[in-house]
Amino acid sequence: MLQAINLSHSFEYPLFSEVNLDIKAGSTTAIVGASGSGKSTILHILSTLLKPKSGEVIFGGKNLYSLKDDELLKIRRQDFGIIFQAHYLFRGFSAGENIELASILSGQKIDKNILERLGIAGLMSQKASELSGGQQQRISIARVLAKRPKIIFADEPTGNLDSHTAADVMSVLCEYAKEQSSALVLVTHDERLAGQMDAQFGLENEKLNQIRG
Ligand SMILES: Nc1ncnc2c1ncn2[C@@H]1O[C@H](COP(=O)(O)OP(=O)(O)OP(=O)(O)O)[C@@H](O)[C@H]1O
Repeated sequence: MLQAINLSHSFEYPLFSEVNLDIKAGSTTAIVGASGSGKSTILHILSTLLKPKSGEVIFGGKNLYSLKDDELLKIRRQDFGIIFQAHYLFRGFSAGENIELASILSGQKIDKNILERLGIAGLMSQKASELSGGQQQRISIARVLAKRPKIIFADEPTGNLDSHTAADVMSVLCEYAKEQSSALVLVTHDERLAGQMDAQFGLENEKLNQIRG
C-alpha cells in the first residue's frame, strides 16, 4: 500500500538514513524511539507533509514527492488521515459540525457506532472550544475516520487520554484498519501500546530497525 525507500533526512544534523518500510493494507505498525530521534519527522515524510532529503515514498504506484502539489494535496485529503496530538478543530463549531464537515468533504458518512465507542456520541451539540483536551482529541480522531482514509498516520494519538479511554481509542483505530483494509502507522513512546501493533520498528542511531512483525 505504501512503501518508503531509502529515506534520509536532516535538519541541522543528520537525523536518519536508509529508512525502508513496506506498509500493507489492513496492517498496524508502530515506530518507537527516543525523544528527538526523528519519529515524527518520519511520519511527516510518509504522510506528504515534509519532503525527505533523499529517498522515495510510493503510494498507489506513484512516488509522492515527484507529484505536482495539487496531486499531492488530493492524496493527502482523500486517502490519508493524519492524527497529531495538537488537534485543529474549528473551535466556533460544534463537535458534530466538525465531524459533519469532514463527511461532506469526503462524501463518506461516519459510523455512529464509532462515536459511541470513542465515548463522544453525547457531545455532538457542544461547541468544540468548550470541550476538554481529551474530548477534542477524540473528536479530531472521529473527524479523521469520517473521511474513511486508506492510511492513518497517528503521532502519540492517546498521549492526553487516561489509560482506559486511550485503550478504547486504540482499539477503534486498530479495528478500523482491519475492517476497512486500511493501515495504521503509529508513532509512540509507549512500548506496551507499540506491542499491540502487528509490526514494530525502532529508530536508533539514525537507523530504523524492525523489532517485530
Ligand atoms: N522543522 C524543523 N526544523 C529544524 N529542526 C527540526 C524540525 N522538526 C524537528 N526538528 C528536530 O529534529 C529532531 C527530531 O524531531 P522529531 O520531532 O522528529 O523527533 P521525535 O522522535 O518525534 O521526538 P519526540 O518523541 O520528542 O516527539 C529534533 O531534534 C527536532 O528539534
